[in-house]
Amino acid sequence: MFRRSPSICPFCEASAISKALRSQPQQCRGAATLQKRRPSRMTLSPNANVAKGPPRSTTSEKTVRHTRNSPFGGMNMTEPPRRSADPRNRISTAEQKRGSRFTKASSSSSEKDKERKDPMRALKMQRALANVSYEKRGRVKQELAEMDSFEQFDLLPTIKESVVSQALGGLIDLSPTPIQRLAIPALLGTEDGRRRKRKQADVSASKEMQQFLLAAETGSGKTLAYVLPIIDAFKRAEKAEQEAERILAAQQQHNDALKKHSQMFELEGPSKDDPHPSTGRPRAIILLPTSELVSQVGALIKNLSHTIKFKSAMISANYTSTVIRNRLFSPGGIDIIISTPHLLNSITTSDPNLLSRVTHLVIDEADSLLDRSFSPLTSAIVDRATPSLQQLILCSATIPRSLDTYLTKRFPAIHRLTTPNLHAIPRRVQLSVVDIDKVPCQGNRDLACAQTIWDIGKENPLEQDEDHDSSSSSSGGGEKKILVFVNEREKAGELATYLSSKGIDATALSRDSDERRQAEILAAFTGAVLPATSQRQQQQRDPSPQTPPNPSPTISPTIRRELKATKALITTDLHSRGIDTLLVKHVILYDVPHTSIDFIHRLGRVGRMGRRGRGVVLVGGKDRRDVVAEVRGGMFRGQALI
Ligand SMILES: Nc1ncnc2c1ncn2[C@@H]1O[C@H](COP(=O)(O)OP(=O)(O)OP(=O)(O)O)[C@@H](O)[C@H]1O
Repeated sequence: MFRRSPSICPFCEASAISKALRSQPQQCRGAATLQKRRPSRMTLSPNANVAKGPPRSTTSEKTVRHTRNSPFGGMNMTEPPRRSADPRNRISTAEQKRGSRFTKASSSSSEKDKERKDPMRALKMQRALANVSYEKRGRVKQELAEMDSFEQFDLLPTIKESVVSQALGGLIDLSPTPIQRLAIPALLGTEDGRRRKRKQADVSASKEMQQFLLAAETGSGKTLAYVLPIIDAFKRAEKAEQEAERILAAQQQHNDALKKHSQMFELEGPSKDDPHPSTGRPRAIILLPTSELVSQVGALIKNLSHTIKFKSAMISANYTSTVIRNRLFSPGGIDIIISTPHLLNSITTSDPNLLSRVTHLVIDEADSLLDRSFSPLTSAIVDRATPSLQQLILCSATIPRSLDTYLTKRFPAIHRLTTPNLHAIPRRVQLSVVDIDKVPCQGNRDLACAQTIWDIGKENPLEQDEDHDSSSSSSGGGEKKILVFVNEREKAGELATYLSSKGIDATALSRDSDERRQAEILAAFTGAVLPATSQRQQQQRDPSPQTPPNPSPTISPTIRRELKATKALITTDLHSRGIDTLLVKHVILYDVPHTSIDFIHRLGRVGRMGRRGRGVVLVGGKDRRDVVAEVRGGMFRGQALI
């Protein structure tokens, strides 16, 4: 139903979700506007590639550039600065924010020309993302082409075997993803995947902390890209330590034999009952912003630990303080801790010794964990761990300009590993637009959302599974899973109630939701298998698991029909990051996201690891249609957003 057809314009196509909207194609104002604006397909914008340098200009234009004294001086001065130099086009900041100017169709032909030349004109006004030049992207692409097997990496044999059996559920024909090809050799310190550039001992000896930023598109396997080299590093370190201990023990035994009769009072060596030296002193720490992500990454690492043999512990607000203490100070020792910054910061404030042996620290979802709200906590942990730290690894699907600036100041030597498709939403994800102002919704966004969910739910399952994606249909029990993103968390519960009144199985998930239930609700959308123990704990804590987490939606007595085999989860930006929603094929953007960063993360919940996905954005009179059109255009061209 969403498939693009040459005879249907993108707006009509989107409106096809609603039969009523589809019946009035002649009224499609969006289509008319888009037709005027849309650049010729399959051509990359010359302006997007700053590596090519500024376009050739006339003498007068040059004069404007050289004399211009603005914050944009010397930057990518293409259309926006020139346009603002024209008094007729000058707009106030307030106007820019309101976007009123951009909701109107362009009037002059020169404006149309500019739009044609610059398909990301509206997004340029926001400029949320850091620029990665197309020259660099091209260079990285060439470098990665030759690496197509995990065998090529200088990982321990047991780790390579565990990738298939433990991490990727026995997938066949496995090949590393671009970020894995890029990051694994870099973190291992190998040149070409075979030869170790520096011997492990040299790396341990050098006190200088290495810093890396791993940035790659959503759902591209960033977690394994950092997890495998870290495990490799501490397994090698462990082996070296064991060897040193063995030599020491042999010496001790020899000395003991010599002194046996001469010394009556000698200090005893370590007893078998002494705790393991790594008790409460892990080698690696992984920080994630939410408990759900702690569970997700913790489950992957736990799987790997069964065959590679190491100790991991996930700690988050989901666990009681006794459980957390037992995990951290287990007499058997601990190698990796997976935690949220809040919890780890509070523990290490009272017990800084916990970080005394950490050699690897990962800040996953770095754009969140280094933003204003998280940064003080995250930075405090980095500072405390720095004395022993060998590698600091930051990981993110987006590099916002704020993060870019922060890294330049705080970690100027950071090694940036960015993939060729960073900031691009995969072309296998289709984005449709529903105009909520049209009949029958007439401005009622809730109704448009309900209508869209009904249309998806009623869609032919064969058509939906046209990409033969077995994981999404089989493991999901044939049920369609839809994620709905709202901008305000208060709206999540309200919308869930409304959708339930329309016969839709809808649940709201936000910061206000009961923490203990979140993992269970999300598991239905990720396909994650919850550990048996936590289910038991759950039942002990909550004797009535059937009780919904949110105030029960009031089901209207007028319901006549219910949408079968379809589940909707209403959430905010909180769950747009990192959650591996493999069972989800549809994302509805109830509100137009504030920035291109939000577009990337929210739409990134579908189309993961080569799968197809569909997004539907609800657009009303006050929304930035131009931004939506530009995001769609960028997706169509496979171009990075800005
Ligand atoms: N080489 C691979 N081949 C096939 N599947 C893989 C490979 N590496 C990872 N995966 C799978 O891809 C999915 C997404 O991986 P992951 O969650 O690490 O993505 P991500 O890049 O961190 O995404 P996000 O930016 O949304 O956090 C997971 O289900 C993982 O098992």
